[in-house]
Amino acid sequence: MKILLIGAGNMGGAMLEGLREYDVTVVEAYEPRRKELAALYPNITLQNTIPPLDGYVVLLAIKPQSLDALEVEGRAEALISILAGTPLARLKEKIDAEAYIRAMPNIAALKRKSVTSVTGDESFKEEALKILSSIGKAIWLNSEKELDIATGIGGSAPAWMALVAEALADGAVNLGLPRAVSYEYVAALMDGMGALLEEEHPALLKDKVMSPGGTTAAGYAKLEEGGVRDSFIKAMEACYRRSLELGK
Ligand SMILES: NC(=O)C1=CN([C@@H]2O[C@H](COP(=O)(O)OP(=O)(O)OC[C@H]3O[C@@H](n4cnc5c(N)ncnc54)[C@H](OP(=O)(O)O)[C@@H]3O)[C@@H](O)[C@H]2O)C=CC1
Ligand SMILES: O=C(O)[C@@H]1CCC=N1
Repeated sequence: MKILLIGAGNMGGAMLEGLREYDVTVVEAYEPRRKELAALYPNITLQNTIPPLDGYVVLLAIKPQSLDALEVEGRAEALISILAGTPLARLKEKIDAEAYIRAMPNIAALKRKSVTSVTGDESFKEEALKILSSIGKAIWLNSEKELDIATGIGGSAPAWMALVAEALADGAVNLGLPRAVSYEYVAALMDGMGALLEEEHPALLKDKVMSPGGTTAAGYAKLEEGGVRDSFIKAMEACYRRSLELGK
């Protein structure tokens, strides 16, 4: 299987970490980025122009706003698009392929720990899941609507978790803990939580930590006062709405 990655910026580039298992050709418009990738992945073919798509599984990783300007010829074996919000119907108008898939990875692909939402043509389902498993966990969803919803919890949430990590560290720094040590804590914390949540319901985990009249409950009350839960619910909704707007 030959993969053609079009656009190797933040996300396409992160996906290369897993995709390099395959025969990958990368088309990247921005020259400094090509140089950076050439140093990181000396065995991968990097170029500036898009070859005819025939015989390739095309992985499209440009910004949704760049799609209008994209010019391609030929018929791809399959198209996998990671463009936020952009529906399959719009991709079909622009790119000819035997099968069409939408995927929503996340930046943890850099560590091969993405959780990637996938939907589209059943005919390419197994192959798409296999390719996308090279960058982490791949979850098949039954509709584009579900994928647009999962764009929040899958694609965008790393930025929100980074905000949480930074805010926790800021709180510790505010009380006098050194910045570098605080970041060590948040990295270990996120890692530990990931492992625990594989096996435990979040509410049960919270109950185990929160002692009656203890420190956790005191902090928890402040988080509720600040509307943290409500903010996340609203962030998820804003993300979904923005996906729909991007698709128009
Ligand atoms: N960033 C993330 O965490 C995630 C992003 N996504 C999706 O991934 C896509 C890419 O996002 P991101 O990586 O952040 O964006 P970037 O801008 O970092 O990367 C896109 C790259 O594609 C290049 N490019 C644009 N047009 C072409 C073309 N015709 N041929 C070759 N290269 C081209 C751009 O070059 P130039 O700048 O010169 O135009 C740029 O370097 C988006 O559609 C986004 O919705 C999905 C999940 C997570
Ligand atoms: O912010 C964005 O639009 C992209 C899609 C998901 C993560 N980044």
